[in-house]
Amino acid sequence: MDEQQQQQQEMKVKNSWHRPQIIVVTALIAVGIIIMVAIAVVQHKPLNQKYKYGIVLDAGSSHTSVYIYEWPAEKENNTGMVQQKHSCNVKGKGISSYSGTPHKAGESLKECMDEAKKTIPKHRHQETPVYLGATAGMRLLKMDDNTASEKVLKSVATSLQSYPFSYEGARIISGQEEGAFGWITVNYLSDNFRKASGTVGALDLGGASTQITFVSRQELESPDNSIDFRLYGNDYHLYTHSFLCYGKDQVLKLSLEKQIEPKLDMTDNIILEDPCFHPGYIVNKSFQSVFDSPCVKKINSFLGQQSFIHKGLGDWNKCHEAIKKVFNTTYCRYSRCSFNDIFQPPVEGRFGAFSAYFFVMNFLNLTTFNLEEAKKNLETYCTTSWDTLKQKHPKVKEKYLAEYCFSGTYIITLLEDGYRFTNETWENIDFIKKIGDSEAGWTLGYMLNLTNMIPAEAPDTPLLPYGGYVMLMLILSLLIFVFFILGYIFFRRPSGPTHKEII
Ligand SMILES: O=P(O)(O)OP(=O)(O)OP(=O)(O)OC[C@H]1O[C@@H](n2cnc3c(O)ncnc32)[C@H](O)[C@@H]1O
Ligand SMILES: [Ca+2]
Repeated sequence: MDEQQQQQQEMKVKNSWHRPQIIVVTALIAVGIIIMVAIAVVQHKPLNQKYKYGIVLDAGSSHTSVYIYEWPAEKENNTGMVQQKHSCNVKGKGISSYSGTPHKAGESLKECMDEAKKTIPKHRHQETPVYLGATAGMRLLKMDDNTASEKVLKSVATSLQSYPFSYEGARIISGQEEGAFGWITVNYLSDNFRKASGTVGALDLGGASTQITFVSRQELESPDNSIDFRLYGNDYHLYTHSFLCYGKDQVLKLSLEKQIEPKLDMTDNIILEDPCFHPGYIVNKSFQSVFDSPCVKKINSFLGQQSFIHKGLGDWNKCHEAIKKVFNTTYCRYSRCSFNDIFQPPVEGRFGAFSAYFFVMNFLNLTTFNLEEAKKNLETYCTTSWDTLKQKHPKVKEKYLAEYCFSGTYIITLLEDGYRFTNETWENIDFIKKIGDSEAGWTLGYMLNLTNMIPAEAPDTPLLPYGGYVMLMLILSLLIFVFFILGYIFFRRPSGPTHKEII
């Protein structure tokens, strides 16, 4: 055998890879591994994202909003999954304003509910729950005229039942629920339940009531103000209170009443010089507009006159003093109170302040200032003449524009003299409208609770996220493959003729 032949023979021995059995076995193993990975991946792949929906109507004292929430169908119990998809403001005032014409309350919802029908995919309509919660405006109407409030609720219920969604009820929610669900909303949206990193308190200022809710380490002396939750495996001990009549519209009535009362025996036209309104503001207002609420005493002695002249003075300090008078701090049956004999432990931790807290402080550009600076800036703002303001803000609704000085002063007084925030704790307040795409308010918390979407115990989560799982499977399979090849190379028994045999 010549040298060339010998070399060829040796090459053949070394290239035993070329033997058909080995090629077939290797290919089979490779195909096996690929199939194994493919099956594992397909088996665990999330199905095409399918969404579920829920609708909540916030029937507030000043207006009604319709919120549509959406969440991935297979992740119902994962916190942070539900988001606001759409919102719609119902035209006109709140449903309690239809006490004289209840059928119009239901009709008023039509435009927004038609919008909901368009926003939610048709095949989901039937399973989409719709809830209506009415707040302080309806609580006041119920106090004033129970029959009228029932008629209004019936009217909105009938209207909602005419839609293809799953109607789950229309009711007046309690102040406690309003406070607690607002707290759940802001903490759910900030993912505080899963992180267990501490929670934020919730401050909600509406037109007719206001809520304060926070976790307190102190003993809560009144059971009415205490709520316990177990969420995602953690216990929360909440302080909450809702002050009916302390929303910003009702407090304005209270404050006007306090100023009108001493003038009632005057025979001349009553001119009310109001430090909370701007210099140059002068408007004729009916007594009816002030005294039409159960929050203010029914006074009949003004019957001789129908209206009074409301004249602005623009004096922040006097306005501050006048507003302080709506809080009764002379009596407290507990170790400490906010006002009106309501127990409140000292405020603790950070707070999210939303609805009118945000509308007003944002308009006044006061959201980033400390308490003293906020007071100074507001003082200057209140002295601005009404004409100047109207020229500066031609697009802002006149009713809002006229009231920002009053509302800002009320917010500062409520937080400082009511809830006892100090210069230091003021820094813990964040004025917020939305967290992500979702508005801060009680509606999301209400829906999460009614659909059992926040479990008491944390759900078991897979050890690895989906991406990590796929990567791990791939790497392990490749390793097996590589080890197999290496094993073969190192431990193979030469199968061709040996060197000796050839020689
Ligand atoms: O919670 P309740 O007391 O039932 O009332 P609501 O739900 O209707 O109250 P909102 O938070 O919607 O609004 C609070 C108040 O802020 C007013 N408001 C709304 N938008 C505003 C804006 O842009 N600027 C000033 N005020 C505004 C509104 O008229 C109310 O008096
Ligand atoms: Ca509200």
